[in-house]
Order: sequence, then C-alpha cells, then structure tokens
Amino acid sequence: NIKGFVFDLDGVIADTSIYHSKAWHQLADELGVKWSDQLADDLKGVSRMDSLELILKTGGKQNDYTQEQKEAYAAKKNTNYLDLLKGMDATAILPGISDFLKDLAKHNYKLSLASASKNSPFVLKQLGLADYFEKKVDPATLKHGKPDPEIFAHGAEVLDLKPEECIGIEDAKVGVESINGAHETSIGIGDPKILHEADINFEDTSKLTLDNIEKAMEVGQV
Ligand SMILES: O=P(O)(O)O[C@@H]1O[C@H](CO)[C@@H](O)[C@H](O)[C@H]1O
Ligand SMILES: [Mg+2]
Repeated sequence: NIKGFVFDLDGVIADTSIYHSKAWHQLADELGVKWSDQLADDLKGVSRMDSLELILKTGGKQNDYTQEQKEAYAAKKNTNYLDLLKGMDATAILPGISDFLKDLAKHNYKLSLASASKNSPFVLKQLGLADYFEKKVDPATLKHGKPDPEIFAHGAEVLDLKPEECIGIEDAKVGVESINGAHETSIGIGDPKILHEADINFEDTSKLTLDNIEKAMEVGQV
C-alpha cells in the first residue's frame, strides 16, 4: 500500500511553469529560434542545460555556440526567470495543493520533492511550503534528467520507501515517463491526451485529493 508521495514542483505545486516558458521564449526570440506550444510543452520537466540544447536543436543551432556561450545563455534565462518570480508568494500555490499537503501530513504520508529545477528550494521558501519538503532530490547530483527514472527512484529512496509504496505526481510527459520507469504509481496533472501514460489523470490540481486518488486506484485497479 501507498506510504509516500513524490512531487514535481513547477506546474504541480507552483504556478511557475508559465514563467519558465516566458523566460525560455524570450531567449528563443533572441537566438532566432521559432517558438511554439509544442516546444513549450517539450521543455516542461527538462533541466536548464537540456532545455537550452532542445531549443538550439529546434532551431538547428546546437553547433553554433561554445559550451561557455551556452552556459551564459542559460544563466541569462535564469536571471529573467527569477525577475519574473519577483514578488511571488503563497498565491502562486496551485489550487487545492495547500489542503492536499495538509491532508497528506495529517494522514502521515511521507513527502519528497523530485524537481529538475535548481531553483526549487528558493521557490518552496517563497511559497511557505519548505517544511513539507525536507526530503528533496538534489538535481545537481543526477546523472540523467527526466524521462530517466533516476530522479523519482531517488525520490522514494530519500523516504526509505520502496517504489511500489510511492505515488509520483507530474505535469510533464517526461516526468510521467520517469515515474513509470521508477515503478511508482503515476499521477498526471493536465491534458490526459498528452499525459496518457499516467496511471491516473486529473485535469488540474483542484482534483488532487486523497478521496479522488483512492477512487481512481479502485477503478483503475492501479
Ligand atoms: O532552470 P532551473 O529552474 O534549474 O530548471 C528548470 O526546471 C524546470 C522543471 O521544473 C524546467 O521546465 C525548466 O526548463 C528548467 O529551466
Ligand atoms: Mg513540472
């Protein structure tokens, strides 16, 4: 039975995916790479440097820059992103998430964070949710980014739980693949057509409750 939950951050807990997209869009314009909704969706859950490589590849420019130049561009995106976050507070917590976290804590579920973002400790602090996530996977220690199962596997290990005792929650396609690869139960938040590999789908975070999860697990024989 389920004893722990492994959370993605951007787009699951915090309404920050839009700011990542805005900052990457700004950089893509500067690099002369055509932006699209597909590219925006493909960048979800992908680490900073892998996101930049994906943008350059989309524009056929992956060999046009030195590693140093690429790191400078990634740093510029991050500065823009943090600028966009200025003044962010608990109002950026996605609908239902505060109650869901309270409910999980009340029922003694163990919680960990599996975010590719190096900004996650800062974002959690701004949202006032840092206490819920003492257990976090440090993305800088990972060999592979999502969709590799490594980050969600670590998300269970830091809770001293087996993968089958954990539910992973994601808004990105690569994130759902990572959870499934780690042999955890996957919840996909967003368009079920895009996140069709998830064991359980909810359109948005307001549907994320223990009741709805229990019902979905009964129905889905998950
Ligand atoms: O630049 P960091 O904040 O370290 O990483 C971010 O992580 C996001 C996933 O949570 C991803 O969607 C962004 O593209 C990536 O820049
Ligand atoms: Mg996400």
